[in-house]
Amino acid sequence: MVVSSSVLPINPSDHFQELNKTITCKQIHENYMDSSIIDLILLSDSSSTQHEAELRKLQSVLTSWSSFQLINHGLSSSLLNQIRQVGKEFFALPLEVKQKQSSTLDSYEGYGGDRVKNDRLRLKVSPLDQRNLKIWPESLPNFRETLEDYNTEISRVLEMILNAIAKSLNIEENRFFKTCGGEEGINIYARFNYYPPCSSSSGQFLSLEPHSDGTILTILLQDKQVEGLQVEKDNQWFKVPIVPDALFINIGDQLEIMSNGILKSVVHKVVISDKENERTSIAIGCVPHPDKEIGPFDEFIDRERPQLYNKVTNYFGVLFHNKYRRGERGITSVKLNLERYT
Ligand SMILES: O=C(O)CCC(=O)C(=O)O
Ligand SMILES: [Fe+2]
Repeated sequence: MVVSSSVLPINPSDHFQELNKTITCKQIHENYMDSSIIDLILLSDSSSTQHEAELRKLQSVLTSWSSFQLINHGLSSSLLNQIRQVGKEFFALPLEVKQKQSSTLDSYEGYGGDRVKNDRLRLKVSPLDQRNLKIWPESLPNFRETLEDYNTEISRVLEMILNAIAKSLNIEENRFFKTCGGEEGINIYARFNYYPPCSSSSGQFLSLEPHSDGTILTILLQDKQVEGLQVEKDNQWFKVPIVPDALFINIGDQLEIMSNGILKSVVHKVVISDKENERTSIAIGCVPHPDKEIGPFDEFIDRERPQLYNKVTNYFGVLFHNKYRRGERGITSVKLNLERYT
């Protein structure tokens, strides 16, 4: 079923017409990315004999792909199915009901779509007292409870992953988590995505333009059946396979900044070729508290590797979105001009 949608506050064709000025990828590559499966139990259990090896694997996968498939994360299949289900139920609502959740130009939250390419609903889920419950769909009985449960589980996973990444980079375990505001301070946004089946005669449709996320990292639950996500590596595109019940984790711009470029945010896009089935996904964007200053950690700066990024505050709310609206990458405005290192 194809769902009609509201008018996007920003014209999508303007939105991305300059995109290729900053995001270029020379070759279409139909290969899948390597199996980069990371096991959260092994990562977090330091008494396991495989713990060190899993940390090394994490480091290597992050260096090559800036993203990975997380298994053994502790979220039950039934919770994953429920969150997918409430997302699908939302997009199936009549347009005028969805529009009650409409996003406005001055707000990142709400419902928006561009009729042809994709629909999305963005909601701030954490901190709890900043939920804008007025725009949480109220006609769907399980929506709120399911998103709350999902958020609780995702927050747990977020802390564990950030700690494991810190450990894999040989810095204090809770360094990223604490710097970004910790449990009370880190902001969590849910973005429900809907992609209609491909109606293009070319057999493929670019449904979400290439971008990197302005987050620390993003935790994505892919559709169970319909693939479409692709990541860029070495100027080529690679398809992201569907790994049942895995969460796909990708590095966002703010981890690139904090790691002084040792980690890189990944450019990704969605290409739909399925002509019959819609695709949905749920992306959880994890963002530092807007008052926290984010900059390259001292641990990653030395004579060989000088500071490569400016310090920023509220990067997600201001710099990233100003650039994103114009189809450009926010990270370019934070990079210091030291070309040979970046
Ligand atoms: O739908 C997907 O697979 C990717 C979504 C995405 O990149 C995003 O919401 O930022
Ligand atoms: Fe994204």
